[in-house]
Amino acid sequence: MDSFLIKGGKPLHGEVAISGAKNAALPILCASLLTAEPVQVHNVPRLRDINTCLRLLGSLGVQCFWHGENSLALRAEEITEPVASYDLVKTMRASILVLGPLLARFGEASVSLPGGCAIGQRPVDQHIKGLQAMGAEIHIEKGYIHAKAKRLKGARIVTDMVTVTGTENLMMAAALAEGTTIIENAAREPEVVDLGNMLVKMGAQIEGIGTDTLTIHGVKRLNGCTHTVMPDRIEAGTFLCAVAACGGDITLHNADAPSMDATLEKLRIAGLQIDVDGNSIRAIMEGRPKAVGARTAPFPGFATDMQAQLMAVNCVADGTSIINETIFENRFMHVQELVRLGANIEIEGHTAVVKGVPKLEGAQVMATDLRASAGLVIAGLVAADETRIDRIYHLDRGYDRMEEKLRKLGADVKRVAE
Ligand SMILES: CC(=O)N[C@H]1[C@@H](OP(=O)(O)OP(=O)(O)OC[C@H]2O[C@@H](n3ccc(=O)[nH]c3=O)[C@H](O)[C@@H]2O)O[C@H](CO)[C@@H](O)[C@@H]1O
Ligand SMILES: C=C(OP(=O)(O)O)C(=O)O
Repeated sequence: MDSFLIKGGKPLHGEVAISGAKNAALPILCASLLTAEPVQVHNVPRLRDINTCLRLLGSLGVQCFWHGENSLALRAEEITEPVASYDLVKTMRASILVLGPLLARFGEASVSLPGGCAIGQRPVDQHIKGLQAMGAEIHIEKGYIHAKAKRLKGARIVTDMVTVTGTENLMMAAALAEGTTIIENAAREPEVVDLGNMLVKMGAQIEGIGTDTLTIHGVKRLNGCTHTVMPDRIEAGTFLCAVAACGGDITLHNADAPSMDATLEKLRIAGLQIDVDGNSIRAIMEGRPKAVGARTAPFPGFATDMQAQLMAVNCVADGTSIINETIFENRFMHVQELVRLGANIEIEGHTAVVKGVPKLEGAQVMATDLRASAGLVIAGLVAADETRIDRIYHLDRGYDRMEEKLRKLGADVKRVAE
């Protein structure tokens, strides 16, 4: 298991390129199961979850080849067995995204039930409810979801809450169903839009992409396509939080500012000067950030995946902020670790009250989940001396060579074996 050693206290200067979005790439790779024709995907980030997804697709019989650094050729001409095993699902919850496509194209699927994880219980009842409404017979046995349907049928589905992968699974299933499916209360996240756009290239008939009502007229078969994954708005937001906390002047290339409005607005309030020029974002920070509160919400609200990073900025801000986590019941695991670095944070239920302190001090801390790790990296970059972050494998799940990119910005970050 690797750790990061960070010698903090330095402003950040320089330029980095943002990678493709993990949370767009994962459903997009799973969508290759919907067609027997070749699918080309560009701007795929190199990270652990993508490798897990390729292992999963490979285990189903999908041919997957890298060509060049960030492009993948996929072909699901036939599959061996429509089973997503516990071993793969337990390391990546997004494995549930094969359920809809497998069922829609091959008429059956068995997917290990994703358990909870560090941030919450994360049930998948809405995925199941939607597929049942489309006529699937589903039973759960020995920890697996077993689903069968000769051909799924269009249905009207209203999800109980906004669910990102739930919407994606149902949208993919509905693309090959017989008749029209209406998904109400659909997620509007940019990654859902990216998947929707790819499905349309494959011949799917989808109306309302980017709204909370998706109308999908099912077709008999889908074709192959070429698609470029959108830039990662969470990775870009993480670098912006880092410069807001440490000070400096950085430029992000290949970024997608329109998908980042909520984050940009918060960071502007914190005092970050942000200039957007096409796909580039320049961010300049002078002096200490100002405290800025946030309440997480589905898109276009402030993303739960940015909460830990914004909290790290608030730890060293001038003033007190209130951060409210409304999406996941246990997404404050980073708080105890930030406190070890000298932060002043109190939690009451789903609310954290962060009293900014002028400086943090390096210490040994432990990463508990993906974005918690990113929050700790930001805190480590600000802290006066050395911070050691253990269990950095959480970070590797969703950040493409983060330490290399930070070093390009002048940070002193080393990866060491634990
Ligand atoms: C791979 C991927 O894209 N992951 C993202 C996705 O996760 P994911 O798709 O798993 O998150 P959801 O949007 O489904 O979860 C939202 C809320 O709904 C609940 N829920 C969801 C489905 C369900 O069937 N039943 C249920 O109760 C969840 O427990 C959670 O409280 O969206 C989250 C919320 O933006 C992000 O933090 C994750 O980074
Ligand atoms: C929580 C996240 O991912 P996942 O849904 O894959 O756990 C995330 O990307 O922050």
